[in-house]
Amino acid sequence: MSLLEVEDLAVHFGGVKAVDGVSFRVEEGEVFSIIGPNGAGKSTIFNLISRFYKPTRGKIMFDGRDITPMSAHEIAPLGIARTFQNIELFDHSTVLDNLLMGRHTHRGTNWIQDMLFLPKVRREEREHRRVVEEVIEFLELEAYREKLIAGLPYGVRKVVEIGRALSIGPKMILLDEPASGLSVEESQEVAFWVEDMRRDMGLTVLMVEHDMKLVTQVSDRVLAVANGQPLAMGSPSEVQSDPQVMAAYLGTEVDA
Ligand SMILES: Nc1ncnc2c1ncn2[C@@H]1O[C@H](COP(=O)(O)OP(=O)(O)OP(=O)(O)O)[C@@H](O)[C@H]1O
Repeated sequence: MSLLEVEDLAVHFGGVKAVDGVSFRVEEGEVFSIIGPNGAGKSTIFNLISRFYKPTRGKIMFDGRDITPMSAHEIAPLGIARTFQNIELFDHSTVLDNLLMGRHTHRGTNWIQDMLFLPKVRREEREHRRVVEEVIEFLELEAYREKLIAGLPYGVRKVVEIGRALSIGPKMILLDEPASGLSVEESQEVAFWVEDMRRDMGLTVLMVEHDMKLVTQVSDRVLAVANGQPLAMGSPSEVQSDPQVMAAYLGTEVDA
C-alpha cells in the first residue's frame, strides 16, 4: 500500500479544467515532485490533497483511508502538513509562537482544563515545547526564536513556514514552491533540509517546484503536468527528457 494514492483526480471551475484526470502514488519515505509550466494545475493538486478544494471527480487515499470526503482540519491530525507559496504565518507573533500554533491540531484538552492549567495541560504544553524546540534546532532557527515574523528576511520566513508544517509532526509534508524567491545558496539549503527530512525524520515529501536543479537533486520521482493533465512520470532525468514535457515548456520560462 502506498502512503498517498491519487486516482483520476479532477476539479473544474466553470469551464476551466484546472485538474483533469491526474493519478499518482507516493510511497512512504519518497520525495515526489510535481512540475509543470505556470497555470498547469500544480497548486490546485495541492489544494485538492489538503482538502481546500472539493474534487469534481476522483479519489484521494492517505495511509489506507479515503480522505476525499474529509475537511482540511480533519486531515492534519492524520499526518498531512503543508506549506504555502505565499507564506501563511502570523506576522506580529514570534517564530516560537508561530511554531507552537502549528501544534494546535494536537490539542487533547478542553477550555476548562486549559483555564485551570491542570496537570494534563502542563504535560501537553511541555510536549508541544519539546517538539517545537526540535524543529527549531533542525532548521537552525535558534537565533530567530523570539523574533517577530514581520522583521525577518524573506528567506528566513520561508524556513519558518516549513517549520510551522513540521511542528504538527506529520507523516507527509507538502511543500508548495519552497525555493521560490530564494537565492541559489538558500535553495541549496532547502535541498539539504528536504534530504534530512526524509533521512532523519522518515518523512514523505510531496513538492511543487519550478527550480529544476532542486527537483533533480532531491526527487525520487517526478510527475509533469500541463493544462491540468499528466504528461509524464518517472525519474527526474526521464521526465526532463520526455518529448511531451519538452514541448510543454517550449516558449515558457524554466528556472534551470
Ligand atoms: N479557485 C479557482 N477558481 C477558478 N480558477 C482557478 C482556481 N484555482 C485555480 N484556477 C485555475 O486553474 C488553473 C491552474 O492553476 P494553478 O494555480 O493550479 O497552476 P500552477 O501550476 O500552480 O501555476 P503556478 O506555477 O503559476 O503557480 C489556472 O488556469 C487557474 O487560473
